[in-house]
Amino acid sequence: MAIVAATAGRLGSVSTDAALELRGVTKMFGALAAIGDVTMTVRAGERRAVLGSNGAGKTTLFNCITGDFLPTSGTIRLFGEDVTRFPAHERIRRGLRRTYQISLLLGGLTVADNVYLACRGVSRGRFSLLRPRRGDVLVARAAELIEAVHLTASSQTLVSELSYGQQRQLEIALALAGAPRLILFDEPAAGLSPTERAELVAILTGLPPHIGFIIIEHDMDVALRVAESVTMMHNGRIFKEGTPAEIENDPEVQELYLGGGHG
Ligand SMILES: Nc1ncnc2c1ncn2[C@@H]1O[C@H](COP(=O)(O)OP(=O)(O)OP(=O)(O)O)[C@@H](O)[C@H]1O
Repeated sequence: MAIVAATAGRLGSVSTDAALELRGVTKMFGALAAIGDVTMTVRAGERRAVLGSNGAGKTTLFNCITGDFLPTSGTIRLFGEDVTRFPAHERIRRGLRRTYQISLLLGGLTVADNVYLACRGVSRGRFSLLRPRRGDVLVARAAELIEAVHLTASSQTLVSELSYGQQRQLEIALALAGAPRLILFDEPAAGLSPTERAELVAILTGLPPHIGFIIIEHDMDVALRVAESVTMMHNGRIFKEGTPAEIENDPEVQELYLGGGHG
């Protein structure tokens, strides 16, 4: 597998401030530790891949970070603040976003309308009906986000008429609404053609440098191209951390994951 860490050169320029700090995070379902004693730090602006075979605990990890699940024990800090017990919307307010494996798009609206509504939903003026100047700002902002995900030519297309790959691109635009500082991408390449995967890689590597992300991705080629660091999970625990090159060349990782047909 020929993999190039396209973003590796950014490592030196990334801020050392922590965007996310997990300390001893465990989530039990009955007797099962879906994740156990997970400790990890993601710096502001960092792009991290979380890899692991089915059932490794990746989605549970995301759910704990977003506030969809409360951890059974451990602490979660977001941009220096302890958010362990905060509801999801309080984490969104602090700049956390997430995409899902399932689509949450409004199929009967255009691309532009979907992104505009997302911008409006996170803007402070959302309860004010008469704010035309504010509205203009949001229209312009929506156009910027549509451009960032390479959908400008489809701006007036109904979402239901977009290809599957374009719908996934639109989901990224929705995650960019507001002022995200850390985005969790849940298998964004799932179901995409090779051409659409290349487009996805270009979009993710082209995001503004202050926006960090964590990506769960079964497609190793995509994950290792867009990430500058990798956390490998196994049975709910962190198994390895390293650069894409270190992970790709690690014999234990190859034995456990790459050689096991999970990629
Ligand atoms: N709501 C739940 N109730 C009970 N068990 C759960 C729940 N969610 C996850 N689990 C279990 O926790 C473990 C980790 O699941 P999780 O979905 O986090 O793994 P994953 O790495 O995201 O897997 P996949 O790649 O298949 O999405 C699995 O054994 C799963 O069955």
